[in-house]
Amino acid sequence: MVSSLNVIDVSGVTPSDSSESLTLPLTFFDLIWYNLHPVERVIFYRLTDATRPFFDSVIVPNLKSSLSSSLSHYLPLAGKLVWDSLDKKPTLVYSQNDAVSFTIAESKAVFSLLTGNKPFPTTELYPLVPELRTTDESASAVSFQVTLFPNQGFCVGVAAHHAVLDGKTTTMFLKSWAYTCKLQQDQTVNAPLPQDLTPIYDRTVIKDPNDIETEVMNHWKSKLEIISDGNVKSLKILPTPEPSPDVVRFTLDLTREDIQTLRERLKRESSASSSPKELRLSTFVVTFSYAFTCLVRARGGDPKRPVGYVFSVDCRSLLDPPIPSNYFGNCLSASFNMKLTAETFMGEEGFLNAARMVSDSVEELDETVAFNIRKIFAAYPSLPPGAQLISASGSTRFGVYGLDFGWGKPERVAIVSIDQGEVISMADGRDGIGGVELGFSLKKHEMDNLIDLLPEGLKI
Ligand SMILES: CC(C)(COP(=O)(O)OP(=O)(O)OC[C@H]1O[C@@H](n2cnc3c(N)ncnc32)[C@H](O)[C@@H]1OP(=O)(O)O)[C@@H](O)C(=O)NCCC(=O)NCCSC(=O)CC(=O)O
Repeated sequence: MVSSLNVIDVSGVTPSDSSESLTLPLTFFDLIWYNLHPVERVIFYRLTDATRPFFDSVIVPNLKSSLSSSLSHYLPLAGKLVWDSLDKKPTLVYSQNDAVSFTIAESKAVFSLLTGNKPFPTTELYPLVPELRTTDESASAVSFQVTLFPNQGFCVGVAAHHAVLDGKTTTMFLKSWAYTCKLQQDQTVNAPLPQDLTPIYDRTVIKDPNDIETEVMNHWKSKLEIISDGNVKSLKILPTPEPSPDVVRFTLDLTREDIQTLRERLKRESSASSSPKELRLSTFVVTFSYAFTCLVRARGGDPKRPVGYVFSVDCRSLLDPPIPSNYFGNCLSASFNMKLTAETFMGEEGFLNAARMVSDSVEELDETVAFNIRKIFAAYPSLPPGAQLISASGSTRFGVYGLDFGWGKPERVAIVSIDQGEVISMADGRDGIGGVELGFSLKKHEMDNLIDLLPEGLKI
């Protein structure tokens, strides 16, 4: 049974300075996502002082007023996606008085269970995530929920429309909100927002000489003609299967030393193999390859069964000319390898095989990365039934544990939406010194297998 939640209030937060309206076109990078499930995060803060009176009189008012100030720099987040009947594609529009949905709640769940390293039912996280309003006609950009766990802490739940912002922009906004909230508590007023947290809205930096946009729109049109009763201009999120009730979540905290152990092992095995080759053993390559290998093994089954991987690539620094890192929106492509077989990763050399492939996938990335979108659209429909396609959400580059609203760094940051497929959530570790956090969401029996397997490779 899911722990009960008491919703205290649902209101709208408007930008504190909102004299203008704003229209932002979507680029092909945004349009890839316009009917897909939002990205949902819950950021937990341990605070034993968090009584209901303190929550009502200090935490909530501070979070609300700083959200309002931050939205003034991020007006499109208070707006919504709309699709004018004369337009070829949806647009992001902010009009005066538009507001972000802000829910306040109190939970009876056990904080330490949700933030610890033991598996727990995934459904426990759902009440902490706000709903993102989407209809045929419009879709909110973001929504927030703040939930109190009396005398244990509180959490900030975020639902973000992926056609509006990618992980880089989402974390940039959250950092600017946290920065403003902390300043307010320190009573430092009128400090300007640092440049790296100030969004750039210039859409002309995204070039599309090969008209990927038309291909993306045609892809969605053909899908929606079948799914959406022919309403190809619907902005409703496509339904996703309900995760089965026996799905549990588990977080693995890898220290910098753990990652070094895995790296050394790969170096040793690679140089002793028949085809020694220098690998790109970045933190991402090492940890994603390890998680991928363990997930394939945890599933077991027919060694000949099809498996594959796909991971997002932030194109900002790869494109020529590069896109500013504070560009607001999406600038993601993906790298993938979908025609693999489980047995490649089940044996002694499984981890090395995975690392070789992921290393090659990263090494070959260059300014043509945006064209991968085309290849991805072509590859998905050809996936054989029952294929285990493993992907990554989040990134080890986002610094989510730096999100200090004035009550210290998060105890845990969970990406709830990894339930929408076989997704590994990735974040840089809470320690801030090179660790990595991997989040998994699997059926209980498979998670039991995974939890047995994960520590094996970490032994020296
Ligand atoms: C393609 C990649 C995954 C490949 O990673 P690499 O193997 O090259 O590793 P990397 O580029 O992260 O880092 C390589 C080395 O460069 C340094 N380095 C470079 N840029 C850095 C940065 N911004 N922050 C921290 N370190 C950085 C590090 O020291 C690292 O060393 P060392 O490795 O030794 O530490 C990555 O480049 C990338 O694009 N990551 C971002 C993906 C992303 O945006 N995902 C979110 C999708 S949106 C989503 O999922 C939803 C959401 O999150 O809301």
